[in-house]
Amino acid sequence: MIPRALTIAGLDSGGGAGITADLKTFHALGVYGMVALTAVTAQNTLGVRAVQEIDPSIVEAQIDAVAEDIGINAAKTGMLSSSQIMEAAARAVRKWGFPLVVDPVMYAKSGDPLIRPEAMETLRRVIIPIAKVVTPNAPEASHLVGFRVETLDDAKRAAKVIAEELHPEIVIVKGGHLTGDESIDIVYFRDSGEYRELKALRIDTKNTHGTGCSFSAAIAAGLAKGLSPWDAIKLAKELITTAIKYSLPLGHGHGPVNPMAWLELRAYRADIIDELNKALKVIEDNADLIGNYIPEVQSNLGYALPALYARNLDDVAAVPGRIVKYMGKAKPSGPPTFGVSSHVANYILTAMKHGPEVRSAMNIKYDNRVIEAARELGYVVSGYDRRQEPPEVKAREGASIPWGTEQAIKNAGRVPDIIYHLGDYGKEPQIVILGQSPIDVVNKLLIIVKRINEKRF
Ligand SMILES: Nc1ncnc2c1ncn2[C@@H]1O[C@H](COP(=O)(O)OP(=O)(O)OP(=O)(O)O)[C@@H](O)[C@H]1O
Ligand SMILES: Cc1ncc(CO)c(N)n1
Repeated sequence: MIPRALTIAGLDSGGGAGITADLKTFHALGVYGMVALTAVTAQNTLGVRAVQEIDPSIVEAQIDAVAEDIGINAAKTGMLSSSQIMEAAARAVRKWGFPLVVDPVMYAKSGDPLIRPEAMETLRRVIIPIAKVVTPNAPEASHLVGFRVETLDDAKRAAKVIAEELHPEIVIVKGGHLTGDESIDIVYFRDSGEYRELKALRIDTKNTHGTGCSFSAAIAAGLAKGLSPWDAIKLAKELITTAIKYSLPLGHGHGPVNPMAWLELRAYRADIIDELNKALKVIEDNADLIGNYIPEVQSNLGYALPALYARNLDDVAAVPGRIVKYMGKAKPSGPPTFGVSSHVANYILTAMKHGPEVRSAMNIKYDNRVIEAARELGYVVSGYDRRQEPPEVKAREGASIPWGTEQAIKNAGRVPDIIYHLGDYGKEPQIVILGQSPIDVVNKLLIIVKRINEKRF
């Protein structure tokens, strides 16, 4: 049976935090998500404009409805703005007995309050004591303990105070608001008195709207799946780090984190291997035709992750051992794999900076007939001259192809279908066919090759 998790939280109309972040996170981790809505906020990446609380009896009724029928393996709370909503949620949690992760939400990233001042005491007295895990950020921890939390030592002290005074099983004081090269969260286990740390490199971005929501939802998802609390917490740290790394530059303030990155990266990687395999099959079906166009350095066909995810050579798949010429025929020498080609990958990554949809490329032997036929067919063809490569570019390992690709794009005024260069001392001339997918690239190659062959007769 699919694990089921519930979020008891508010709606962020901007889609970055609150229940939308929670549902994305649950589903990214393979957990069925349910909602008990506590408030509607009119909110975007810049701030909160208006709040409408849900009647506390309706909050409780939502929890009862799903618990009775569907079943709840674990839950989290987010925005609980009033004492009455907190009391209602706590009643339902005690009634059904599921493990609870409490994100003690007080302010949005914009600084706008999401809790009534008079409810702060209820959060301490009623909600945090029923938590298995509570996840304050540094300012929230400061409010709970009454001293400033600005260093890791403060965070450690605060975690222990919260555990001992308010009695949740595990306290995580999050490090997103602290400084340093790493974002370090302090985890404190009340019963054993043990501290552990969660560390990740701090990512330089302002798009961190919804980090706390996704992090606590991921812990709840892990618990719903039956993981131990520590395994659920480690999984949540991995998910949130990925979600921040691939956060979305939307709106004019703090853009949303991207919990779907967890799923999308895996899905796109599998899809890219499938699409490359399909195109390699077409190459094998036309091995005779294409064999004539394999250069001395051999060919390769690469395909990159979508622009949001394509950061470096590891994000481009190609054929390990390249596409070789064997007995006159084109032959892929191994199954497509990520991170195995720097040559075509460099063409693709540079082209994507100017045309993000151009995610695939194949290099072939230089042949003037290819250039002519491509031009006749209406393809955009652009070249660069390797002899004009500045010495400082030549000196930098791996800089030649990006430089040449930039030149060719500048010369064409757009990302061309074909880029060529005529070589240099010790460098074979080369043609690179670019396209949106490997099939697109191989089709262009076949159309050109067939055109050349037709002209011979
Ligand atoms: N820039 C960053 N780079 C890496 N990790 C980060 C960064 N910012 C936050 N984190 C991590 O994200 C998680 C959430 O922490 P954070 O302190 O941002 O929560 P929050 O302030 O409650 O978020 P929000 O209020 O937006 O929901 C923690 O694991 C934290 O270490
Ligand atoms: C609805 C809602 N819940 C939580 C947060 C905390 O980020 C937010 N900004 N909005």
